[in-house]
Amino acid sequence: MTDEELIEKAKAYRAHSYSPYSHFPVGAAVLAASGKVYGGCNIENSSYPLGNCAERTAIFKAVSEGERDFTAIAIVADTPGPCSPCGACRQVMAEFHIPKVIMANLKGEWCVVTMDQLLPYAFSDTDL
Ligand SMILES: O=c1ccn([C@H]2C[C@H](O)[C@@H](CO)O2)c(=O)[nH]1
Ligand SMILES: [Zn+2]
Repeated sequence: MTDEELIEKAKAYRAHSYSPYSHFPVGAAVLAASGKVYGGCNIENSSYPLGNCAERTAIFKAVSEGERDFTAIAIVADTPGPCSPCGACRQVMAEFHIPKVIMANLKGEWCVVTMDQLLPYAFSDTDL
């Protein structure tokens, strides 16, 4: 699976976004070491804080299917530059040591960053 293919998967999941409040659809796709891809979208709620981001939807779907090892995650939204994940999603990505984060937008711009770049000095199980 190439980076571009994972971005395309994320785009397809973005179409399922439930975002009537922000009108900001986001899609994500996480590639597991098993080779399977799990996608997600943001899912909002009239009680705003209950909304879930696309990245966490995808990761939680994968983990609930028994996946623990991941190769990469792609995120896509209609942003001016590549879509950057929020802090909560960065912490969840760090928990599962997702090594490669592909940030993309609908204009075809994308870039790859590491977890260390996204969340330096992350809190982790080694701090407990
Ligand atoms: O990386 C991001 C950034 C934002 N959102 C969602 C949360 C909310 O539903 C909407 C606006 O912030 O976009 C994501 O899913 N992922
Ligand atoms: Zn998030």
